[in-house]
Amino acid sequence: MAQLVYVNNPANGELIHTLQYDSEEAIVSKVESAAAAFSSWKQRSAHERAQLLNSWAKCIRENRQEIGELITLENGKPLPEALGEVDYAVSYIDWYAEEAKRIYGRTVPAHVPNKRITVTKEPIGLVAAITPWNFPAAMMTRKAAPALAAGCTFIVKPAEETPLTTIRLIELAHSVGIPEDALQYVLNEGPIVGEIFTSHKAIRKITFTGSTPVGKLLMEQSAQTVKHVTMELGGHAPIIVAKDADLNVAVEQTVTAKFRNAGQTCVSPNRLIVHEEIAEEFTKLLVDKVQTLKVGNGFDPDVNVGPIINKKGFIKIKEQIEDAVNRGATLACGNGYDIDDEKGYYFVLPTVITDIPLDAKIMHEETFGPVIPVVTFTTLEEAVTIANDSPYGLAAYFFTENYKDGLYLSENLQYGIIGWNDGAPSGAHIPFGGMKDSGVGREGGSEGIEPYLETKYLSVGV
Ligand SMILES: NC(=O)c1ccc[n+]([C@@H]2O[C@H](COP(=O)([O-])OP(=O)(O)OC[C@H]3O[C@@H](n4cnc5c(N)ncnc54)[C@H](O)[C@@H]3O)[C@@H](O)[C@H]2O)c1
Ligand SMILES: O=C[C@H](O)CS(=O)(=O)O
Repeated sequence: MAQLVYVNNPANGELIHTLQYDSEEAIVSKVESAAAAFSSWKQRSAHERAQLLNSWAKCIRENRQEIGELITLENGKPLPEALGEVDYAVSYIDWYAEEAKRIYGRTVPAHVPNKRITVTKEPIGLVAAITPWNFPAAMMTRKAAPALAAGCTFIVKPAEETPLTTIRLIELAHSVGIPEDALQYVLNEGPIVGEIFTSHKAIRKITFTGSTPVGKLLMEQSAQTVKHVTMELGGHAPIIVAKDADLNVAVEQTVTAKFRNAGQTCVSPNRLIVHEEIAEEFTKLLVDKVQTLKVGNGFDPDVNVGPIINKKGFIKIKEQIEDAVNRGATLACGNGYDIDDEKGYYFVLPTVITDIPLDAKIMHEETFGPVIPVVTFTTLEEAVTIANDSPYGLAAYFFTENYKDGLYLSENLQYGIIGWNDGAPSGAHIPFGGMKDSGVGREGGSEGIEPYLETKYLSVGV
């Protein structure tokens, strides 16, 4: 009897839907049908693939409200954010529908007169993806769109917490003519699917978005069949607020970046590093703004911050707060929970922590919640040292009006994404990704289709 997966609403613990896991045999069968579909899908012209992607984007837009509500139901984020995620997810399809038509080769001047050399780009083959729950739409299309645009076929395992959005998006893709075998999903637990995906020879690439420990495991497992990998992993973003920063902009952008998705984003600020001379003024402005945020069910139009996805995530946040307090930190605001273990929902009040030592857990472990610690600095060099003291290198932010200081910071922060007076730097047209333990590869931008292509050259003797 196949195992059932229960999809619950994280805002109240209520059962939304019951799905049946695929058996391991069924997963292998789906992998093999997706591999078999590769030869016909790659034969489609780039313009036909682009047209199908544009039809998919149009269809998603026509169903924007339904998909947004599905995201809020299974992820918990406020509906306006969920609708924004639908728009963000579609923007990747829009972008790669165009990039499909710009996969260029080139000729290379021969080193001897009797040769002609051309370089071409070919689709890599069947791509297998594993995605997280925090952006169930965008993290899937950010992979499926470039893969299909390049001529690859694609199979994805969504997170157990949020399968419904991915299923619905793929149903819409099939409804506009993207072949069912070319774009598929499988349902089962991560370790089971990961083992099959990383070991099956028909899969040429693994693309993963999720935690760093799982990413490292998938990289190890993929080595046995020499698969290409793209890894979009954990983060621990610092925000540096310089002495000359526009404090209103800094507070506004910090709140935007920090409390989006209840802080459950990979680019969410995890540390505020503020110049000592403006720290008191900045922190007061920040606390005043944070205390206006309303926590609750994402369908409530007044709610700004939804629930934590599950008990595991809640416990990690609570432990980080308790560790900070045990080390003498001050809770400037927040530090409240609304939980019901029996029903299965977990809310954390937006929390600002001050007087915190640099070796506190929250200063080094990804929080993935609506909590932020504030530490101070004297010189920019000290701020950069604190900011770079992390195994992660995904996103970093800073606020200064000084051109030279901004250049210094942008050139010395070891992060793949830098926001300068900008708390929302992401976009489909920009290469998103990190350094160090934050992963390998980029998604979005012109760079984002390269991981789905093999480079080949032809040398002709004439
Ligand atoms: N860099 C990015 O773009 C990005 C985006 C979103 C989330 N994330 C990161 O993801 C993490 C939060 O998401 P999460 O808690 O769902 O991460 P997670 O790693 O626990 O799960 C992500 C996906 O991996 C699957 N999985 C879990 N264990 C697995 C295994 N052993 N083998 C194969 N698959 C497995 C899960 O089922 C899920 O589908 C955070 O660290 C966050 O920073 C990164
Ligand atoms: O959490 C991960 C997302 O990639 C963040 S963003 O919406 O792309 O900025």
